[in-house]
Formats: sequence, structure tokens, C-alpha cells
Amino acid sequence: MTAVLMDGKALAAKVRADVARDVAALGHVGLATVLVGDDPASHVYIAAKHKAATEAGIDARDVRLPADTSEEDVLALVDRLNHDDEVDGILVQLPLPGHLDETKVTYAVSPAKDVDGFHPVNAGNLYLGTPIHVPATPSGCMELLAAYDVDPAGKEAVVIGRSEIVGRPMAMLLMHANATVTVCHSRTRDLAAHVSRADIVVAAVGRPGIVNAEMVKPGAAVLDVGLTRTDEGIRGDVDASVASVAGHLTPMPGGTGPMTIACLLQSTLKAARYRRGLLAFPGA
Ligand SMILES: Nc1nc(=O)c2c([nH]1)NC[C@@H]1CN(c3ccc(C(=O)N[C@@H](CCC(=O)O)C(=O)O)cc3)C=[N+]21
Repeated sequence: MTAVLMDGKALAAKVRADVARDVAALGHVGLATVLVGDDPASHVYIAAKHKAATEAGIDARDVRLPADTSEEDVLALVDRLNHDDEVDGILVQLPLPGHLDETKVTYAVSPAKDVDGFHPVNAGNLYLGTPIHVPATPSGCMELLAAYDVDPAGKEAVVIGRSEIVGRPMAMLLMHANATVTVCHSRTRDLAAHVSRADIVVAAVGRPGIVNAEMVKPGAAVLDVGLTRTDEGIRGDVDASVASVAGHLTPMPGGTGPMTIACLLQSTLKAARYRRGLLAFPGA
């Protein structure tokens, strides 16, 4: 068997075109990104997000601060953006330099403008099954499954990784879609035993090739979120051999990454709708 490739690039282009149409209808939609310091990967991601936002007609503001910026100054900036009427969505690029408390900065972003969905109000509402802003990578994975008619209902799903930005929200979304969800992590005793039972596998740990053909159930849908830069190029968590066993597989690159960016734009549009009262912000 050769897996059907889940083309994230193509689906992302479609999502972005839909966002562009809705942005045009709304008039003005603003996104502010905050990048502290000079992590080279973060620069690549921020550039990609700005290009996509601008192409969708979103007014994207690129705020950059030196690596030694104090926490007080970062929090003051976030506060200004919270109160800035031109700004519908705020994204603080992670990781932050070590002297800054990521939790504190994440808490500071207004939940309605938190397009990453990292604020506890948003994380909590996802847990409760009443999602407001949902992290972009897991959203993109759900969109990929839907686009390829892989319905999680009743299926065994294994999520590898329990990070706040991918693994945990991914598990929630799959559970809400009625999958039976197992979350594996660094202390899991027998990863292969869990993966071999899964109809849907989402790998998000950043360990190149940790998922291989021997452990994947024939016909399973496998989504690769891990991204490691090596001398030979970008490598995912899923070994290339899996293509001969899986039913569906995301390419790496060109799978879940482009969908992450597309879903970020969707969240920005949603944030603009909350702010204009076109969508009710739960509990507000
Ligand atoms: N506040 C915050 N929000 C994020 O959403 C966030 C973040 N911080 N920090 C870092 C991670 C990582 N991330 C990616 C986005 C796009 C690709 C992407 O487009 N990848 C391309 C390859 C790009 C390349 O060449 O490096 C692909 O998979 O085809 C990957 C990773 C968002 N993140």
C-alpha cells in the first residue's frame, strides 16, 4: 500500500483564499506578532506568517524586541496591543528568551485577541468542549483529517507528545470528535504497542523517525508535526518507510506546517469577529 498524501500546502491555499475573501468583506483585520530575540527558526516562522497574513489582506504588524528586553517591557507592550483598536489578534512567538516567563506573558494577552489559543481561558474552554481560540497546529490537523474524509468518531487515536501547544489540544480535539484517545510521552513504556493499535497517529515530539513502518497499523492516518532541522534537511517524527503502510500521511515539509499558518489566519479572522460583536465571546 502507498499512503495517500495529505497535501497541507494545497489545503492551506484554499483556507487562505477563504480567509482573504472574508477579510475583504470585514474591511480591516489586524494581527500583531511579537518576536523577542534572534532565534533563527522563529525568524523563519514569523516571516512566513507575515507573508501569509499580508497576502490574505490582514494588516500585519511585525513587532521585534531585542533579546535582552525586560519582562516588564514585554508585558507593557502586550498591554498596549490589548488596548489597540487596530489590533484584532496578538501572537507572541515562542520560545521566549530564558529570562522571560512564558506563562506570565501568555496570561497577559487578552483572551479575545489570543489567536494562538494559549491563554488559560482558551485552553480551558477547549477542555470544556466550548472552544474559542484553538491552537493552530491541532486545528490544522483536524482540517486535514476532515478534508480527506478521515472521521475520528469511534476510532483509536494516538497522540505522541503532551505539549501545551500541540499534544494536549490535539487530544482534546480528537476526543471531542469522538475518537478514543491515548496520549503517549517520554515516560510511555511501550510506544510501539500503542501506535500499532491506532487508526489515527499524530506525532509531535521532535524526535526524527520515532514513528516507523513496523509500528504503524496498515491503513492508519499518520500526521507528522515534529520538525527537526538536520544537515540533510528537515526531518519529521515519522520515518519515510511509513508511506508504504499508512493509508493517509502528511508530507514533511508541506503537511501540517502550512496548515498551522492557515489556521492562524482563520483565528485572526475569528478574533476580528469577536471584537466586532459578530460572534459572541463566551462568558463575556
Ligand atoms: N506563539 C507561537 N505560535 C506558533 O504557532 C508557533 C510558535 N509560537 N513557535 C514555533 C511553532 C512552530 N510553528 C510552525 C509554523 C509553520 C511551520 C511550517 O510552515 N513548516 C513548513 C516548513 C518550513 C521550513 O522550511 O522551516 C512545512 O512543514 O512545510 C512549521 C512550524 C509555529 N509555532
